[in-house]
Amino acid sequence: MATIIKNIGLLATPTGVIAQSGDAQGAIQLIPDTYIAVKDGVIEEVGKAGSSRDWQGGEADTVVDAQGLLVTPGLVDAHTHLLFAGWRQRELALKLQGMSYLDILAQGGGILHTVEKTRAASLEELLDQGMKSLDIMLAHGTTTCEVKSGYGLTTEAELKSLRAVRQLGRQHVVDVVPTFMGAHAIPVEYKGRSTEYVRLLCEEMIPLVAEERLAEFCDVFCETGVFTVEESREILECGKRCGLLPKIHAEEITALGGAELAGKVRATSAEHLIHADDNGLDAMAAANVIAVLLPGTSFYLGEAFARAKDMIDRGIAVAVASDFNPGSCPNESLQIPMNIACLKYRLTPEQVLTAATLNGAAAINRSGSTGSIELGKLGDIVIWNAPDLNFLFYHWGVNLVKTVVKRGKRVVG
Ligand SMILES: N=CN[C@@H](CCC(=O)O)C(=O)O
Ligand SMILES: [Zn+2]
Repeated sequence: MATIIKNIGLLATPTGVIAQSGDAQGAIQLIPDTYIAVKDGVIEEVGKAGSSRDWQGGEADTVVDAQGLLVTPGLVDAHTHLLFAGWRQRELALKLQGMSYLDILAQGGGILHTVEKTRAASLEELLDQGMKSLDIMLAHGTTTCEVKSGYGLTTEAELKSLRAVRQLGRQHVVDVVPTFMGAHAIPVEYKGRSTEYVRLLCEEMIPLVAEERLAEFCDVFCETGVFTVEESREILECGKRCGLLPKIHAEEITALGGAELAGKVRATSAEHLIHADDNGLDAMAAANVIAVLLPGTSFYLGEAFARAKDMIDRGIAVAVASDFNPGSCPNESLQIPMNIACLKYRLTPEQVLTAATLNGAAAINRSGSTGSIELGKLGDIVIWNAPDLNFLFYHWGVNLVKTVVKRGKRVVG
């Protein structure tokens, strides 16, 4: 099965199989007038010395004409909470009245509202909702995404959620990477008894998740009123012993020390980092922790924006993800966070492209197989209704995807 994408006006891609940081984050490859050949789902050829954008080769099952437009790798969304029942539009009015995200949570709303609905939903209902969100993501250019559990918060409901995530990965064309996040909130029945809930996580949930191979990562919401730094450490260390790589929601709303903990437990990534201080960033840089930044959430919560430029200057690889969830960022498109990253973090289009492709892939352990357009990687490719990379960051708020090719197959447009 061969697919040719011909007549590419400009191919923009980061390169490599590991996360890029410092100057390398913005040093992407820009190839004008070229074509890509994908065979059996894998990139086999990217133009040829002296060749034109019009492919001159032999047999192909499918020829996709890029019409002189911009082509990039498929987007990799390294942070989503897409598996849930229980949208929270009713909280919009509370937000507008000035109620904070953590206050809504403390009163049993927020994540806990979604938990109530998710517990009551069947696996099939969760799967159905998840498939719809993945369809939207794909239509907006995402070809690989991470999905966290964390709206179940009982052994049964967390296993149900992760089994639904596994089903999603089998049924949907988007590649899905599962993360266990039983430590997303303290469930109501454990209010004031977090130590007991941490014990349940460590003694029951994590071992069962690992035994059934339902997740690759273990994530914790390290936040005031949720899990302390010590509790987070205990959960992440337990996950590590069971073979789950650590991730951590750190310094999202308050500065607690989660970034430093990420360095200490050698987490694959730390997420949010809005209030990360120098100590935290130094610890992350020393341990090669990837910063997964979520600018859509800063925007939606009215929070500050993370110090993305500073992180890159310190040698921390920065990824940008959607954080799609029903509360702090109800939006599946990665394009809008990319736009915000450019305009609010003041990252260059080149740095953001790396953040939303190769570095996102590295944050979920997939940078060996996707995240850039290079020989041997998956044929995950987006053709944009844009003549060049700047246009993607300039014409914002609309879906600029023209065509998505996943593993060599045209799946959108
Ligand atoms: N902060 C914790 N988790 C999500 C929000 C989940 C929710 O509000 O439902 C986040 O990353 O923003
Ligand atoms: Zn999150």
